Amino acid sequence: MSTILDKILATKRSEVAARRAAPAAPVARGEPSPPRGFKAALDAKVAAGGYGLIAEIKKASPSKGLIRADFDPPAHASAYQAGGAACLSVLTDQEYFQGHEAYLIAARAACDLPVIRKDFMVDPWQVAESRAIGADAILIIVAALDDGPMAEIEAAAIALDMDVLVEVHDAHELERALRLRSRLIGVNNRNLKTFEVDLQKTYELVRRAPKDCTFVAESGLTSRADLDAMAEHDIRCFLIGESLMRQADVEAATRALVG
Ligand SMILES: O=P(O)(O)OC[C@@H](O)[C@@H](O)c1c[nH]c2ccccc12
Repeated sequence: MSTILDKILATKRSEVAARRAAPAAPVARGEPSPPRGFKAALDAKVAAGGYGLIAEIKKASPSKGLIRADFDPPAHASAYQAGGAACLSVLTDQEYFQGHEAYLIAARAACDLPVIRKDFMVDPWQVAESRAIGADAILIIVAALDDGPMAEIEAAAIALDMDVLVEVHDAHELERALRLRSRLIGVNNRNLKTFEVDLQKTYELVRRAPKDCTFVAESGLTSRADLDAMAEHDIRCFLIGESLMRQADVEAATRALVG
């Protein structure tokens, strides 16, 4: 059975092939500003006794459809920063998430936070493109890649001084992730096959991760109580999109979570 992830990856491969063939793609060229430390920003919040929040700029998703009608990346970026987020995540996939590179460029210009490009990496070429639009970090989804290409994509990011968030769903993927160099690991509580969210997954996997890893719980988190429950298990970094994007006052909602 083909899953949503299989579908997204197939679309992404043909998209990348088309972009590579047409270097005049609508991507801002020129010198991007130097990378802002993404993992360092999370670690600094935690060292100061707080939570490291990666706040996501997300217009829509395959499971929820349109999430925010008055979508405004620069306004959301400055609200997230003012509310106490450590980092931003910006969806750039167009086909399934209604994202765009232009949203990342505009969001990053509107704040001082490090930004991860949230997209589906299938080719090291996309890493250079990500840096060219200003991204400070990329996402590697272990379920989407074999070990060889996964290591190549990571190496391309490290060569550009970018951080890599390595996303896993189970113990086997975590083992594969730990053979990479990055020590920034995310557990996606959302099953990409069924879209179901199970926060228990994070609790299970954090016990198997070495202590020197920065560990991020991703998806389905909605309240301060969710974060405090995770903190009992020593998890202090979070990636949150939908529940923040649905609030009228994004800054106040961010502050209520991590302020
Ligand atoms: O909107 P939520 O439930 O707070 O989840 C955010 C983030 O974890 C989710 O958008 C995400 C995690 N990994 C991904 C990979 C691709 C696309 C999206 C994602």
